[in-house]
Amino acid sequence: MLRQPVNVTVTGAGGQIGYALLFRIAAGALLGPMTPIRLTLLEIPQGLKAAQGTALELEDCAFSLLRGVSVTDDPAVAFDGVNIALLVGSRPRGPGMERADLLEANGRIFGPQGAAINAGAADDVRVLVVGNPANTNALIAAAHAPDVPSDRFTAMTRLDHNRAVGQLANHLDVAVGAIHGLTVWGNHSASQYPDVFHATAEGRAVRDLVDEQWLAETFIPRVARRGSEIIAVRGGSSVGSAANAAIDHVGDWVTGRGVDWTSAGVVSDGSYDVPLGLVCSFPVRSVDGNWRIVSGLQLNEFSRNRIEASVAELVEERDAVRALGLLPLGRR
Ligand SMILES: NC(=O)c1ccc[n+]([C@@H]2O[C@H](COP(=O)([O-])OP(=O)(O)OC[C@H]3O[C@@H](n4cnc5c(N)ncnc54)[C@H](O)[C@@H]3O)[C@@H](O)[C@H]2O)c1
Ligand SMILES: O=C(O)C[C@H](O)C(=O)O
Repeated sequence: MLRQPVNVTVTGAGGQIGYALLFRIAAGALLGPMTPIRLTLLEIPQGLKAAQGTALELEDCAFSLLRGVSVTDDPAVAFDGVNIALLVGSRPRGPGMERADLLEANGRIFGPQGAAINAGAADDVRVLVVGNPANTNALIAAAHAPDVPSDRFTAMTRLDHNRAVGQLANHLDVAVGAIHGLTVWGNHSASQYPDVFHATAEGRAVRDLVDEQWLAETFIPRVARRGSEIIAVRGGSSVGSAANAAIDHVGDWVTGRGVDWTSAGVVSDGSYDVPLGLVCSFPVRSVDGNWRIVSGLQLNEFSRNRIEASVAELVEERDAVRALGLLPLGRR
C-alpha cells in the first residue's frame, strides 16, 4: 500500500548537486519504495531553464513514485506545504577558497528561505542545508523560522562522516559496514574533527588499532581537507558524493533506517559544552524521525582540544553573520 505523497523541495535544482540528487530522490532513494514524492524545484531566474530541463528529464524517466514536478523562482511557492527541504542552492567555492569565503554571498540566501519555510511549510517539515558554509547557513535559516522547532534545521556533515568511514575502513582493511561509532564533530570546514575514539571496526576498539600520530598527521587532515582535494583533482567541488550524503542524511533522519550512529550538524542544546544555538556536527541517532545527540561520551584531551577549536570557528562565523545583519533582531 503506497503512502501519501511527500512534498520535497530542492533549491539550486538547476545546479550540479541538484542534478545528481533529483533522479535518485524520484527513484525512491530518499524515503524508500513505498513513499511517493512530489518535487518542487527552486531556482533563481538565471537557473530556471536548467531546472526546467531537469523537470522534463524527470518526466521522461516515468518514475512510478513521482507524483509531479514543479519549477519556480518564488520561495513562497517553493516552500508552501513542504515536508522535506534540501537547501542546496548557493555558490560553490573554487580552488584556493575556504568555505568561509562564501559566508557573505551565500549567507544572504538562507534568511529569506528560512522565513518562507516559516510562513508556509508543513508542520512536520525537516530541513537540510547543503549550501556552504553549511553550518552557519543552517543557523541563519533557523533564526528566520521562529515558529519551526530548531531541531528541524540541520547542516550536512554526512559527507565528512562518509569520508571518514571510508578512509578508516581502507586503513584497517575492513568493510565500511564494519565501522561503527565514528563521529565528525564541529564545523563542515578544515577545522572539523573526525573522532575514532568511540569507534569499533569488526567489533574491535579502533583506538587500539591506530596511533595518535596517524590520526593527527594522516587521517584527520585527509578527511578534513578532502573537499579541497576533490576540487584540486576534479576542478570543481564534490557533486555525486555530496548528493549521496544528502540522501543518506535525510533518509536516515526521516526513516531511521538501519543507522545506529552517524554525524549531523544540529542546533546545539548545550551538549558537550557547545554553545546553545550553534549548528554543530555531533554524534547522532535517528529516533522516531528526530536526530538525538549521543550523550555521555568521555572525551580525551586530544578530542576536546580539536572539538573546541572547531566550535570556536563556528562562534566566529556566527558573530560574522551577526555583524553582517544576517540574523534577525531578537534572534542574535
Ligand atoms: N555540505 C557539504 O558537504 C557540501 C558538499 C558539496 C557542495 N556543497 C555546497 O553546495 C552548494 C551547491 O553546490 P553545486 O555544486 O550544486 O553548485 P552549482 O553552482 O552547480 O549549483 C548551485 C545552484 O544554486 C542556484 N542558486 C543560487 N542561489 C540560489 C537561490 N537563492 N535559490 C535557489 N537556487 C539558487 C544556482 O543558480 C545554481 O544553479 C555550494 O555552496 C557548495 O559549496 C556542500
Ligand atoms: O569543499 C567544498 O567546498 C565542497 C564541499 O563542502 C565538500 O566538502 O566537498
